[in-house]
Amino acid sequence: MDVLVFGAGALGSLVGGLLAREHAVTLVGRDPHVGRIREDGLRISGEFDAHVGPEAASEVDGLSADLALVTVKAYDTAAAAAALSGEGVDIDLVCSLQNGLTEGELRAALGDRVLAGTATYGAELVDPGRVRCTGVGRVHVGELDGGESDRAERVAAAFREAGLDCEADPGMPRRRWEKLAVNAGINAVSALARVRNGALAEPPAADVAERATREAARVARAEGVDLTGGDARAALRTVVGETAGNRSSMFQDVRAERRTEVDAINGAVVERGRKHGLETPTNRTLAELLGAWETARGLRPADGDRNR
Ligand SMILES: NC(=O)C1=CN([C@@H]2O[C@H](COP(=O)(O)OP(=O)(O)OC[C@H]3O[C@@H](n4cnc5c(N)ncnc54)[C@H](OP(=O)(O)O)[C@@H]3O)[C@@H](O)[C@H]2O)C=CC1
Ligand SMILES: CC(C)(CO)C(=O)C(=O)O
Repeated sequence: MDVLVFGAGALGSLVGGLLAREHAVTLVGRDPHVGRIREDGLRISGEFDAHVGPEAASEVDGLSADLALVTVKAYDTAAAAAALSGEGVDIDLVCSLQNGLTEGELRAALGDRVLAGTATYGAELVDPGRVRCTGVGRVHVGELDGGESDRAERVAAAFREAGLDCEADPGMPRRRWEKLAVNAGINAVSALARVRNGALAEPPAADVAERATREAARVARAEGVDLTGGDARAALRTVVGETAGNRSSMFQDVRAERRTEVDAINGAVVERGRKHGLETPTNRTLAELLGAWETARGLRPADGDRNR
């Protein structure tokens, strides 16, 4: 399979690099990472030890692929959608592995070529040309609206050929919402309280996290997804326990003074809830507080547009 990875940062370089062991892969990212990969290949350390030689580029013009994986941060989704739907690029299928609800934006630009995806691998970019796998997880792919899918099965088989743990899932709407509900509970709370995930097992942080997760599950049900508040809270407790020693990605972003994905996680819960006439006060407060911090640090686009 010819695979293009749009957004060769931590996750994109890890997944793309592992896929390059078996498939023709082009990583689309930024210099100096892209330049180093061209000169010396990509080194993968941590849970894997590999040195691979994918193609690397800074632009998509002139590229074609059977599958494009979208691995930019959620706030860069509009740019990814615009690039991948441009005239100079020829892509059959697109699959996001991002956190947050981004597929709608991709589908608006790219139509029914878009599959939903989730990834629970852990990745860190350590240096240009070097990525570390900090946790072996699993990738799930499937149709945005759910259901059996030959094309998702083909993608999952291609991932497995390259040694990645990957399944096609006919229940992606529920899987996406459960992941969103867990991220809505953990990420912003841990970032604002400056605590590792394990601290969310105890009150009062656990209560705030559970309220955010329960609100997300209520919105999911309004969207027609079969996710009970009890199931979502059980998933939250499981992930808090399994990742107790982790700093969530949002806590890491705040520590590094980087923009966060709060709009695509807690903000998305608020926006979708509003469409159904549902109040989501905990998610709204979390999104507003992190938004205020991002604004004060000059991390948001000046015009206030959520997508830069
Ligand atoms: N890292 C992880 O372990 C996991 C991450 N995820 C999700 O995956 C997504 C990506 O996360 P992560 O890999 O950590 O993020 P990174 O910031 O490391 O990677 C994104 C990369 O895309 C680049 N990029 C953005 N826009 C463009 C563009 N127009 N052209 C070329 N390159 C571009 C960024 O460059 P620049 O920074 O210069 O803009 C950056 O290098 C997020 O949604 C995250 O939540 C999910 C599971 C695990
Ligand atoms: C599962 C969890 C909360 C692990 O830290 C995560 O996805 C993140 O940090 O973004």
